[in-house]
Amino acid sequence: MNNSSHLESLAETISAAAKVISGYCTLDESPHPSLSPDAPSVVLPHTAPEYVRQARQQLLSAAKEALQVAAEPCEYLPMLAVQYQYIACIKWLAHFQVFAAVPLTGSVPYSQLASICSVPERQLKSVVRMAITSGCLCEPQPGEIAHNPTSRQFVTLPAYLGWIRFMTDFYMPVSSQMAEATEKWGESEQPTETAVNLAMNTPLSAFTFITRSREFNKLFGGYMKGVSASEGTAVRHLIADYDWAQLNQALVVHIDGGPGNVCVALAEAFPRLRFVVQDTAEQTNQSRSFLKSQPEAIRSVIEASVYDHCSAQPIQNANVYLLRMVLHNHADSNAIRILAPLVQPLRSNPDSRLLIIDTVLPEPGQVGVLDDALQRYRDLTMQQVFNTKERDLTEFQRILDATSDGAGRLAVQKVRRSPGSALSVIEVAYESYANANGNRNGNGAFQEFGY
Ligand SMILES: C[S@@+](CC[C@H](N)C(=O)[O-])C[C@H]1O[C@@H](n2cnc3c(N)ncnc32)[C@H](O)[C@@H]1O
Repeated sequence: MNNSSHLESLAETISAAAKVISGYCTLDESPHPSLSPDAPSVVLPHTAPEYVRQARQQLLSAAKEALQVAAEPCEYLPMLAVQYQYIACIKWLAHFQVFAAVPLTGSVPYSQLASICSVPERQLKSVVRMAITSGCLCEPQPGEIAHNPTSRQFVTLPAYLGWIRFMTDFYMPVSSQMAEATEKWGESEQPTETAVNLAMNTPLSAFTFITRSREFNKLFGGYMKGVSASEGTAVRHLIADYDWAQLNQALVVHIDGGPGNVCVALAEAFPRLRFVVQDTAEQTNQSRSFLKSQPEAIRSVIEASVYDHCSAQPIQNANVYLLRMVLHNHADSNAIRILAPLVQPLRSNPDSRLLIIDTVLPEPGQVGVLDDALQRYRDLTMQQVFNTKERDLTEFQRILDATSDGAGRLAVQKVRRSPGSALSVIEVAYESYANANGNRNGNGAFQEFGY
């Protein structure tokens, strides 16, 4: 395929997807997507049908790729420079509380905004006009600044400000030390030999460094709240990506599941399920207080208990074991130690399942470029901060295989990911070698949906 036809095919994808989205908005009598001040806070509600949400994902990736195909090679670096300036601008705007000073409705002149925020008007204008080109804030008439849906979220969901601070004050300096860390420590899996050690000038692991630093601990708390509020890790994807309804009165064990918010969401959606949230002693205390604040119907079906994830699993008869956003925190050797205690319960109950909910890195070309980039940024972050990684399916199957008890193994049955979710649900069961029909490489038994 030559480049011109590829560009045309990308443009056709964009056009077809835009028609699907517009058609849905017209039928639903909801506003069409826009960045204007009065646009709603979401482009599509999460109740929109899956094919419409998929069309939006296709449009985003095709538009990004079209931009790359149409750009001259010599435009690559200036376009890259735009990206780091965007981050610098968002940091500046958050630092001087500009988002909070712009009225939620209507607009404010630059001069007035500069005086409220005590910043030089010329600098404010440069920063805001650059941020506008990223899709954040708008200038409905020359000289007047107003919120749009993107900037408004930094006021209505203040947790996102924590995310901005943690990104600019921690992740940015850390990522800029990636080459130096590789130079110094190569392929180390040690948590104390990372870009964090160089960027923050500390001998501690990132986890200990953040916990001991008053400033970063506070920022990290804000960042985590922002991440939990974001679409990519919303618990509703876990509800959609597994057939919970068929479980009826089943027992679900959430390993490393504190404070219990995931089980609360599942209990609200499926009142007949029962849950145990396992975590460290300290986190379990916090989980118990969190659960006390829940209505009786919810707290009566969820129990919190202390469990070290590498020791023998005390609950052998659960129908589902959940490991959500856990394995990516651990290098292979530790991840295998966390999986090993699940072999016995899954072997003794062939219907029971382990659900691993984590990023699954796509094969090159398997998903659109935007989706691909969003998954790979998570992988790089894990490497730079913890010397761990996100895994592709072959890597997941490799650590599952390493727990084999000789008679069988933990094998991937299915993988599912809703449009917009950053996390896949990998369904795992014990498969005896005698019944495995020769499918011992783990690559034929599953299907991946979504984007
Ligand atoms: C990234 S969080 C997991 C997120 C959570 N599963 C969810 O779905 O939102 C990691 C969790 O692992 C717990 N943890 C850390 N070390 C542990 C251990 N040795 N045994 C059990 N839990 C542990 C932490 O207390 C924390 O709650």
